Amino acid sequence: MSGRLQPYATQLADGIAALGLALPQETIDRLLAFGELLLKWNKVYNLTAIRSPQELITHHLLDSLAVLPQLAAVNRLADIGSGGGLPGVVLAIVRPGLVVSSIETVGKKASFQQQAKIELGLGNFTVLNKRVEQVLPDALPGGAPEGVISRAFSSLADFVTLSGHLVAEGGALYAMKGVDPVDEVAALPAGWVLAGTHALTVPGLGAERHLLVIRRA
Ligand SMILES: C[S@@+](CC[C@H](N)C(=O)[O-])C[C@H]1O[C@@H](n2cnc3c(N)ncnc32)[C@H](O)[C@@H]1O
Repeated sequence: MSGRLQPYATQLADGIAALGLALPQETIDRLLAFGELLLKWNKVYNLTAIRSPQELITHHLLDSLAVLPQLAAVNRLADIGSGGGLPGVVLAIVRPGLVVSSIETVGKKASFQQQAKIELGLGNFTVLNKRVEQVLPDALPGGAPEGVISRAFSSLADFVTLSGHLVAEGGALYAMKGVDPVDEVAALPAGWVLAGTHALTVPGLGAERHLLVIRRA
């Protein structure tokens, strides 16, 4: 494989090891291939503000991978407001048994994800070009997912209000956040409670990351 990310392949492999994950080389190569697609098509599809290959590894690939241990019990996952496919495409690459539905309202971003699905051969990944509030659980492969995740999508209250109807009974919403958003937790709508806050360390990122788990009360 060659490309702009290749000089940083070791950084990705080291970061994956630092996260405590053991991934086959073939999977790491597919992560790099997805990163190359993001870099290649960013200008056309306006996918991310990040343009440097090194930051793409830390802020997109490793940041998405850092939530993996918390999703161990999830078999079907929906990613809301997924933009260029983050974290959904990354999670679909590393867990081929995870059924991932990605919901993105902007057509060109959804088109990019569809192209990435084809180029990377992601049979477990489906993209829906829709607003999440207009998606019914039955429209997702396998029905209501046990996990509904988002990164940089909205406030916790809006995430729950717009996406809560998708979560299977007993399932949870997972919000990827920077600094622990205590004010947003206090503003959660009635009927939903914080089930846990996990501080995450993303190798090489140098900023706070938290994963908040929200369940029905
Ligand atoms: C700041 S971007 C984050 C993208 C990606 N999750 C990431 O972390 O790089 C938020 C995305 O949410 C999408 N979005 C906003 N409202 C939405 C809605 N109601 N339903 C689905 N997607 C929505 C936007 O089009 C945008 O791509």
